[in-house]
Amino acid sequence: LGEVHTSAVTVAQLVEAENSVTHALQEYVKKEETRLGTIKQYIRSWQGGLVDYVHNPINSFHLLRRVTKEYHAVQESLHDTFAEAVLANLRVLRESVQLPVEADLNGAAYALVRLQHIYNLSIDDLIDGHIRNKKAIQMLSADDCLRMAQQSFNNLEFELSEKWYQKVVELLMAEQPLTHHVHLMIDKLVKQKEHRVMLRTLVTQMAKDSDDTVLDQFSGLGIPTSFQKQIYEDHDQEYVQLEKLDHLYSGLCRGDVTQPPEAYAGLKCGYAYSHDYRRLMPFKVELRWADPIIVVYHDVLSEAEISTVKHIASPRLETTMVHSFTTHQMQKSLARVGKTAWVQRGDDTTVDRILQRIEDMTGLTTDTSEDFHVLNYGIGGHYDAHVDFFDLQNKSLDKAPHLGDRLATMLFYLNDVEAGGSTVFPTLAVEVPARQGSALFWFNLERNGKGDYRTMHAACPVLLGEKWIANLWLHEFGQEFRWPCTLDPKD
Ligand SMILES: O=C(O)CCC(=O)C(=O)O
Ligand SMILES: [Fe+2]
Repeated sequence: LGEVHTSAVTVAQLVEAENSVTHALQEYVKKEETRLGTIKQYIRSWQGGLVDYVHNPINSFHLLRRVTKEYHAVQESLHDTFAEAVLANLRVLRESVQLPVEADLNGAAYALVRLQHIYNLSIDDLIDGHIRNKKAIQMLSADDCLRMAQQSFNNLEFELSEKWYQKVVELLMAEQPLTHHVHLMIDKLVKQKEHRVMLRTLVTQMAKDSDDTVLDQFSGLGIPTSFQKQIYEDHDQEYVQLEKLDHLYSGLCRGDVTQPPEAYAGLKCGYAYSHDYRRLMPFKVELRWADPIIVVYHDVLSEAEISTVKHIASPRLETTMVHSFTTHQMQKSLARVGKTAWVQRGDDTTVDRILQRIEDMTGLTTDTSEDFHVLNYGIGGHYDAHVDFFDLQNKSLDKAPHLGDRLATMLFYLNDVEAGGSTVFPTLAVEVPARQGSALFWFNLERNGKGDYRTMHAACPVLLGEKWIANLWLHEFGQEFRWPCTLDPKD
């Protein structure tokens, strides 16, 4: 898995480095042009047999000057290429940033395919470089499309992959002139289709035959729903469930699925006064769901606070890992594409102030919470549907999370996302747009401490722009009097 394409911060650093690289090359070209100018001038000024160099003393003088002094300059310029120095310079410039590798290019290609899928983008628009009202600097070539096709195939997105292969063939056929080489390529791609179909059948069958522990892993690894649906096609219940989830997730991300108006009945916006001084400056709260409680606080972080948090987090950003329930290890995953950093109490007074604010907002203690988990999502950055709790009552973890399960999540949005990037709760059909300074809060556990699977949520892929969030997971311990539990299994 590449580590550059996943985060807007790393890509921005790459842009800066590439600016310097291009500038250095420009300087190099200027020097080379001067150098070649000397040689060209030497060639141009030679008139050979047309001139009497032998009997005319001035011409004779010119000749001697030419073969001594001027030739010397040419010789110098043949020796003195600047390429070595430039190369060394470029190496330094490029080493100053984290360089993308092939895997990043593939990751970026797959991100495009995912965006195409979730946001219903047409292949032709993508090839032309159109996303919403934005135009890319270049169209996609047949070669680029081939990468999309191969990447989607590798990522088990078989149907989309075939569409891209089809496009590659179309683009190649339209090439003028249609060379022998291109003909061969088209033939090869068409013949390969059979193999692809075979491979696809084989892989699907293998997955169908594997046991549950393997299949369980799928949820955390970003295996596309289309593939999961194929595996479960004989299991009505799972199939319908997946189909529904997929439909709701992408529908909510696109804004095609919204809550029916009656779902809003009884939900309201208002001002919350938890502390006396908050009467002067109450929190703007919007209740988005009543059971389980999901609320959005508007304008709870200032621009200065946000910039401090980003400033602390930026140098600490690392490729996101997810916890695998099967191997109990942290692993890279296509299910969550972004970079994360931890920011803790004491890093800055701003952090402490925000923690205090969370206590004022929720009435819960942050003494037992985890550190702030800051996430920066880049191209296609997203997080597949998941729950935040560990479900301690049902799953035994080798290392039980300290201080109980994750009772509640407070998610701050640190910037506006140009397009995409909402947080969605598919089973409740709740979609919360990323708005700078607002915070999304919900309880992950039922009152009796059981994990509430209705809180399953996902981060829609970022379509345009980037996305920054800071999460705080509040744990059960310490909340006994603030959020008392019940022993009623139904509660
Ligand atoms: O980015 C989002 O909107 C959701 C992130 C999330 O669910 C998480 O980090 O657990
Ligand atoms: Fe989450």
